[in-house]
Amino acid sequence: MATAATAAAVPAGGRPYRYRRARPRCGPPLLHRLRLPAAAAAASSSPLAPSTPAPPPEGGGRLVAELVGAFNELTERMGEELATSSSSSLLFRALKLALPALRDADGGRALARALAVAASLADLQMDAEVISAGILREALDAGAVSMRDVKAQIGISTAHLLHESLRLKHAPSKLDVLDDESASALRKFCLTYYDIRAVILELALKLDMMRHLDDLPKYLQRIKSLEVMKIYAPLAHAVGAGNLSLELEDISFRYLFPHSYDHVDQWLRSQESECKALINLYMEQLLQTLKADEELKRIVQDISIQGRYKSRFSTMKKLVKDGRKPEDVKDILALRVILEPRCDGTSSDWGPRACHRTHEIIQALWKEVPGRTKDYISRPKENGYQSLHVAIDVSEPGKMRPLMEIQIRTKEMHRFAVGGDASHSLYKGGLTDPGEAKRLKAIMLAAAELAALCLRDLPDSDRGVGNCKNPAFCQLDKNGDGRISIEELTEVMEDLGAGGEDATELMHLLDANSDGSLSFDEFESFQRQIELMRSLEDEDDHYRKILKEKLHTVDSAGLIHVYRKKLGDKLLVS
Ligand SMILES: Nc1nc2c(ncn2[C@@H]2O[C@H](COP(=O)(O)OP(=O)(O)OP(=O)(O)O)[C@@H](O)[C@H]2O)c(=O)[nH]1
Ligand SMILES: Nc1ncnc2c1ncn2[C@@H]1O[C@H](COP(=O)(O)OP(=O)(O)OP(=O)(O)O)[C@@H](O)[C@H]1O
Ligand SMILES: [Ca+2]
Ligand SMILES: [Ca+2]
Repeated sequence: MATAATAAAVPAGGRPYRYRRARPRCGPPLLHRLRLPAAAAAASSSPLAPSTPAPPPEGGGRLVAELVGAFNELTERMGEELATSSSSSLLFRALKLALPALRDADGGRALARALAVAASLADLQMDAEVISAGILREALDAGAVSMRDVKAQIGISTAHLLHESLRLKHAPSKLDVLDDESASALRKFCLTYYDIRAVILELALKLDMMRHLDDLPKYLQRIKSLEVMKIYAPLAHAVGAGNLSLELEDISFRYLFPHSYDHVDQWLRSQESECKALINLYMEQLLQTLKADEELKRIVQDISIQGRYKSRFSTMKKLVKDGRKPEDVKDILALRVILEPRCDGTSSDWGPRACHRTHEIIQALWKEVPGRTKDYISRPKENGYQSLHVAIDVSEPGKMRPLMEIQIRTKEMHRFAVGGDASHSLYKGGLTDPGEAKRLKAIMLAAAELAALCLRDLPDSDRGVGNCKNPAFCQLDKNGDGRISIEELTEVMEDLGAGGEDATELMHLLDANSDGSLSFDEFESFQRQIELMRSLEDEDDHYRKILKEKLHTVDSAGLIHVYRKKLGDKLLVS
């Protein structure tokens, strides 16, 4: 077998955006700060005892550090294919416009929100125009920039996307009652009359809003959750943004049905880390066993395995659908094997044969639950869906566990299950007409292709992405002479609303050989410093979450209550 793809990690959700709020513009002047040695980037291996780096630059320098940090993170998330130099330039301009406009809005939270939305969009592999619109929408909402600024400084097509997303924002107000029928009509309307990329932008904004719903009054929490459950989560399914739709559903489920949510959440949470670890383990074990099989080696050229732990809302739906018991839900843990048959054309049934051989290997490896197997390969569903489903009992003596579903299919069958007549958008997104799903897909592809065309690099451009080892450096080195001059640094500072003095200070701090400009290496050590700072902030966040959970456990274990009760008894007695 030539290749064997690696198994996807669990959970499948996106990385959290690691942007932190800017510090206030104060503190000692930049020149008085210590220079950070490049070696400090290789921080101490003990997370609680990091080496003591120099404090980050303040004022305009801090803004440049934030600009470069955010830019690097977003282009990294976008991946090489999307981060062309035209895309980089667009994103850099959007960040330059948004950063100073947003850093003081809503106590710095507006900027954090804008960057989190941009990160979700980059994870969804949206192009730079959509990501830039995501950053700027927050600035527009805050009144910190105008549509005219966007048109002039960023471009007409980003302005168009923003205009569409603002129209969409108000779409639910067209309905008097949010019943199933009108919600379905509105979803259809959104998909037919709005730019599909604006729909995705709106979905990312909704996800961010839902993640911060605690900040809103209770009645608004419910209204927003209902809108999301009825309109936006199915819309996300319909446009194929699977992870986004699952998170949207789970959060709205929590606010709409808090008691039911608690039950499901407690049950899933109590075994979540163990099950996720098992999923990862089984994925690896199965992949190795399949790769070692002689028959599969002969007929299959690639194998990949995906894994997932079921979401709260999807579990609840299964439980209430036909009153089944939790132990009868067969896909709490789930694997999906995707096989690519060799294409030397000798046999047309290598695909089905490979799936059935995989089934035999699984039967030898684990305990299949009798009577729960569905062979949609031998007998495809009416909509054409093909896949072989098995339920596996992963319990051990004295240790009951939920069932694990394994779906086995070829790459072609998978493509059909994701995008064809049996597509997930039909299966989950509430679209009932296969033609409609196809049209939607065509619109999405056309929009993406058009954007890709606009953002492509010109072939004669010597600053194309292939020639740019470091996109952030290339954005700052405007004349492309391989150095960032004081004029170039001043220009970006001025765009960010800081003065030339700050540029001189930053240059002094970073210009290690004092030749008055920043070389590639000098800039890279600045970037390492930024990375180090961001990773420390990440760790702080991580520890804060662990501590919050630990301290909460103490509370729910009753210690605090016992103490209070004792105190209460004492007070009663005295
Ligand atoms: N894309 C797509 N996926 C499907 C379709 N039908 C089934 N699936 C997938 O296969 C899984 C299991 O489907 P079945 O084996 O038919 O099971 P079921 O009858 O729905 O039974 P339960 O999962 O126990 O409710 C579903 O949860 C989906 O992940 C389809 O038409 N399209
Ligand atoms: N066996 C599986 N292995 C890996 N991923 C799966 C598996 N089954 C479903 N998924 C994926 O997990 C996500 C959510 O699945 P979920 O269980 O909520 O829905 P579903 O399986 O599509 O439908 P149903 O509600 O009928 O179970 C979807 O992206 C789906 O493609
Ligand atoms: Ca230069
Ligand atoms: Ca220098």
